[in-house]
Amino acid sequence: MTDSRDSGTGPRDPDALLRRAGVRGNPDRDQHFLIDDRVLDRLPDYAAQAGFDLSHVLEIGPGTGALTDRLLAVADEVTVIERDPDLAAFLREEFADDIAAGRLTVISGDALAVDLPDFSVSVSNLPYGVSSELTFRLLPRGKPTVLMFQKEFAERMAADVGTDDYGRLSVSAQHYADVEVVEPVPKEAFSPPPDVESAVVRTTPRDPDYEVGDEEFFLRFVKAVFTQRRKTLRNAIRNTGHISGLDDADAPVEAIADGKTDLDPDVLSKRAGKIPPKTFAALATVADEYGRGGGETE
Ligand SMILES: C[S@@+](CC[C@H](N)C(=O)[O-])C[C@H]1O[C@@H](n2cnc3c(N)ncnc32)[C@H](O)[C@@H]1O
Repeated sequence: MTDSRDSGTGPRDPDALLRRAGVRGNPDRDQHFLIDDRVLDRLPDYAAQAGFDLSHVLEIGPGTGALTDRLLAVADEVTVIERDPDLAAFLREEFADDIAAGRLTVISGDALAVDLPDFSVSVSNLPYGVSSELTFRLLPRGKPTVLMFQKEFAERMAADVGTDDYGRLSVSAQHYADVEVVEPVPKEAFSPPPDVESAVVRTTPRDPDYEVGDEEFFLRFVKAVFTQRRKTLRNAIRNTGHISGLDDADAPVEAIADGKTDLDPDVLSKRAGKIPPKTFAALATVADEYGRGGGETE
């Protein structure tokens, strides 16, 4: 096995890992490797500082293992999922001791397709091309995460109601967790540098302060209404029944307008960007009740 530590102590040098792996990073494969030691060192810290359970860390897209190395220093156990078979083979060689000790498992495959282990926290520098799909594979598990995203995506995830960035992504992510942008990361921190700026997001799972009967419908309803974010809710709900899955998209609007629900009829003249998640939940409940499959329409 290759000398595990480049200077005898301390974490592996990310540039040396790249050299040993003999890779450059292929942007077409979502490969932008972190080479800034300070950012690499801080990623596990964001999990530790929040008191997250580090017994089993899941890392998606480990690349050449610079972050994996730092995670092994703080976690009892680490599982990584890497799609590139050459990188997975490199990791198996580079981290043979940790694998032999039962502390590291390398899964070779697509993180969107393979079974996820029973992890306690995920700390990952995600492949940006599938970051949304991966996030919504992780968040419903109810475990905390520290994840690197495109900055714009990170800001939309964490956005508060009424701000320009607030949208479907904010409501959907914040349905599962408190979301905070903890650090902007410049392009130069990566090799090769991506076209966009990045940011680290920490999510802390919690139950929402509202009830939704049918979570899948709620998320679909939010998605549908935000496709028409410049329209009033009255029109947005009516126009997007085919996306949200309403049989009768007029019925819930009429029920609200006629004061048959607990919602203030004024809500219909607002735009989606001004509607807090709790009100979305109430709207989805009414839409479900009046607009789907033989509800209480008159
Ligand atoms: C942004 S790089 C991060 C590499 C490493 N964690 C680092 O920080 O240097 C993303 C990694 O995810 C891998 N990858 C891309 N798509 C993937 C997928 N669907 N499932 C698992 N890994 C994937 C790429 O091969 C690459 O190694």
